[in-house]
Amino acid sequence: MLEIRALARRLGPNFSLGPMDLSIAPREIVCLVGHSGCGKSTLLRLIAGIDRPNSGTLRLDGRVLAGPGVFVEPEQRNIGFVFQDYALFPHLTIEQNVMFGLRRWPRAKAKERTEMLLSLTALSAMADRYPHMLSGGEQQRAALARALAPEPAVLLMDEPFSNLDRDLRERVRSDTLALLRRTNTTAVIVTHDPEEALSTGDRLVLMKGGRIVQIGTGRELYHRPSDPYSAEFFSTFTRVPGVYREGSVQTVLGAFPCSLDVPDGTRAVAYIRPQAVYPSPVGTAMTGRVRSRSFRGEIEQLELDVEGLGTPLIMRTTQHVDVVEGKLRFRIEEEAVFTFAMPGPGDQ
Ligand SMILES: Nc1ncnc2c1ncn2[C@@H]1O[C@H](COP(=O)(O)OP(=O)(O)OP(=O)(O)O)[C@@H](O)[C@H]1O
Repeated sequence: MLEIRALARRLGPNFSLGPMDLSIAPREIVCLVGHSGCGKSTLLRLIAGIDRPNSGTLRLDGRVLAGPGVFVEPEQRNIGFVFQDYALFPHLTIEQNVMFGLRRWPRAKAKERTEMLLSLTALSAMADRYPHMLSGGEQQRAALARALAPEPAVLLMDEPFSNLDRDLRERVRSDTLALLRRTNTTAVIVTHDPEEALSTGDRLVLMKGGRIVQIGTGRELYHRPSDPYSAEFFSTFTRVPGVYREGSVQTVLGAFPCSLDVPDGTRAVAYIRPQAVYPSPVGTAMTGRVRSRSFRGEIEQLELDVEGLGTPLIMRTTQHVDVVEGKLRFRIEEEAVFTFAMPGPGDQ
């Protein structure tokens, strides 16, 4: 329904977005995620029509919104926008804010829709208040109600939860998602928070330097990262250098079976998630010297010095940890280790 084809935008001498392709299906909630400056807001602005692409095409339900010789103004796009700071009109009441986008609707219908949205966002009792008389969470809901009022085909949200306290954020997020589902809204939500992205969208679009690195569900990106950047964006890892040979990456912590599309002898790295390291007091386990240990309630994190490994191996476990004379025996769950080739100039 929302189709982005070879869309590109240059901004100054140091940044360019795309060219990129992305399709968003009706009722889908997509999360754009990436570190600050990767181009998330730029992409959102191009979709909204606040900015113009240098090339490429943007279509909504088959209609070209931006493309060679075509540019549809933002107010003609039927696309809603929730800004990071909510941008509510300070001199209008909450009800007037929500009704603002319905100026051309018949009055009775506009009033009915406003009441419905105020009720859905639990703001009916605050309809006559002004924005400054609302808490941050209430203002966020008012901004959401205002953006949804004109029945946009797509709703864009730029860091919509980042101004909220940590405790409140989770609740507002799940309420927002429930409302988007209930109103069958197609939404594109920007965040720089990995955990928020994993728990928010049907699909995530991970961006870096104006490009898309990987698209997939939260589980796909977390469990099958396509490259080191994807892996490290969502998780902590210990990086263990090695060499790819005979179908495995061979390291000081053992050989991790994999199939990399590089010749034998190529340098590679095994990414070991802390949860993949677990205590194993018996058998042929490896031994590490405990460098630090911190109990965090549900889990305990340890850093282990292992002979031949330049960096400490991080372990997170829910199990009882038996440290004997400063040493711990451990194993690594092979399936939870990711391997990537790191070809350098000296490799064949
Ligand atoms: N008008 C402009 N002129 C020149 N460069 C710009 C302009 N607007 C943005 N940029 C640059 O484009 C890059 C992408 O900016 P953008 O705001 O899209 O990133 P972002 O991923 O949304 O970051 P954040 O999470 O910090 O909001 C940044 O390097 C920024 O400095």
